[in-house]
Amino acid sequence: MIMRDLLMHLSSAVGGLMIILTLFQTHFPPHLRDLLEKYTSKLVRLWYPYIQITFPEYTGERLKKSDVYIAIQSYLTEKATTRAKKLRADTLKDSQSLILSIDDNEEVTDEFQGAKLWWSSNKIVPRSMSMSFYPETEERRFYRLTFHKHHRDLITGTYIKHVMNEGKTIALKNRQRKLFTNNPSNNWYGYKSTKWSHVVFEHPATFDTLAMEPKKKQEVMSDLKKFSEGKEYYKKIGKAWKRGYLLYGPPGTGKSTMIAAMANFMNYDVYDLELTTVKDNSELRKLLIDTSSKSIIVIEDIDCSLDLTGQRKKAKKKDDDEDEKGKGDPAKKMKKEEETKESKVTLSGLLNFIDGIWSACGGERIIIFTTNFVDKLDPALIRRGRMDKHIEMSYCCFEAFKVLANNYLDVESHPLFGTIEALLKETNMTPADVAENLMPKSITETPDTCLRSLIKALEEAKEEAARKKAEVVEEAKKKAEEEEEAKKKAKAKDDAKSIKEAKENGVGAYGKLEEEKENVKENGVKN
Ligand SMILES: Nc1ncnc2c1ncn2[C@@H]1O[C@H](COP(=O)(O)OP(=O)(O)OP(=O)(O)O)[C@@H](O)[C@H]1O
Repeated sequence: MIMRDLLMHLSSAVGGLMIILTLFQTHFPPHLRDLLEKYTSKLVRLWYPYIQITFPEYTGERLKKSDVYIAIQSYLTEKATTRAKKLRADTLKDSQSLILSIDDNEEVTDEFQGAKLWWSSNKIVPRSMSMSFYPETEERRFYRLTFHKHHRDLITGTYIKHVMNEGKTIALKNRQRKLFTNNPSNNWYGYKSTKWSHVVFEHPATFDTLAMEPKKKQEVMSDLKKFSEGKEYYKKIGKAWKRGYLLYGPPGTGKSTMIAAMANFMNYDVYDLELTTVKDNSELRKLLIDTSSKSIIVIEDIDCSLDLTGQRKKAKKKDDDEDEKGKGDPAKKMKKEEETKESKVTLSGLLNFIDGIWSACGGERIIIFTTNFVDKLDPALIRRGRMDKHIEMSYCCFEAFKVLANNYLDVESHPLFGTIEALLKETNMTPADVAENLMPKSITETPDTCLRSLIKALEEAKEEAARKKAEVVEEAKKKAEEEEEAKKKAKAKDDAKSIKEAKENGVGAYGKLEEEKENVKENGVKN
């Protein structure tokens, strides 16, 4: 009975409230309504112990999605998946996976250092819909964070920073990584101009599939990890957060594969810089400044890209000569200026960039040079500090072979491994060649046949190497004999020449002796 009365009172109260609300909405002028709402919320705030922060989806002119909103969206993805009842499925720009976020008017709770917080997703639909080419931008979405006023300092000081960092890390992990290549400078201007073109980076190489001596591999991985966690350290020592690697070794030893494995390990984009298409140092500077943080900048085959080794010295020598010869000659001066304009990227340009501007633009960046001929490079380019770590990619060792056998044949051990180990010690074969021999060529091939074909290839390579070595020895012997012969001939020639000279000059012991002989012959007496 009491319950029924209560319900009746409640329903009549709600009914009355509805009528008041309708009257209020229809008969009150909008400015009075806004005023009333303002004072009501002021009144509520007097006893309401919670603080709210809103994070709108768009900033400024609503052209750019707010980075903060994106970070929160990523941060809330995990919480939404496990806790929210209404979810929204979306793909973020550059993301490789589906993002699940909390749906409109849905709320999820979070906890941080003992404080409880509530996140809700909301949207405002404008009262009057205006005509627009972009109707979706009419809705204004925002996240709202609610927390008790006791936690004001904790939330505004630490928690929001934590959400941003976590969100950015999640977004970076989920993003679709890119492989950039530089465009020639005539593509840099005009409509849709870009310095770099990109494709999705989807190289499958990882450190697990990279064939390399395990200790060396571990060393590289630890170095990269230390670098990625070194933001504060680099700041403390006053150095730009960058690291240079030089990968060197014969073709087919896995330099490019290593770069892909590094990019996957670090979750970085890759900028493949083709130096031969870069007109000059100033273009190089513009290109490199246009790279983003968390990226690897690669210059492959640096020795072939440019005459980096000699250009600096040659240029200097040429400058000196020109200065000497053409002092004050306007024609020469003009020619020189023209040449300078046409000149390509120089070693000093590259060095200046590595040491100077790049350091100033900060950010988490790795630069990698690769070369097949490390001895050809100018020491200035690869000195420590510029190229912090030199990694030799060498011929296939047994440990590296085991990785390849596992990758290509799913074989971890086999009776033929012993033979292969012995042959690898005696032969230089690149991982690329080993991999090629291990790859089954038809469905009838088994691991056993593949391993046998590798053994055959190794034996052939060993014979070939022995033949080449014998040829080299023979060649060296022949050369030594020829040199000996040439020396002997030269000596005999020198001797004959000295005798002739002595005779002509009539001086010296020989001359005197010959004179005496003549006297004896003529006078029959010795002087
Ligand atoms: N160390 C390795 N681990 C795994 N696979 C490798 C390795 N080295 C070579 N390969 C295989 O050989 C192919 C060629 O190797 P890669 O291009 O990485 O060699 P490289 O040293 O960069 O050669 P180049 O100097 O000619 O550019 C790769 O696609 C890969 O399949």
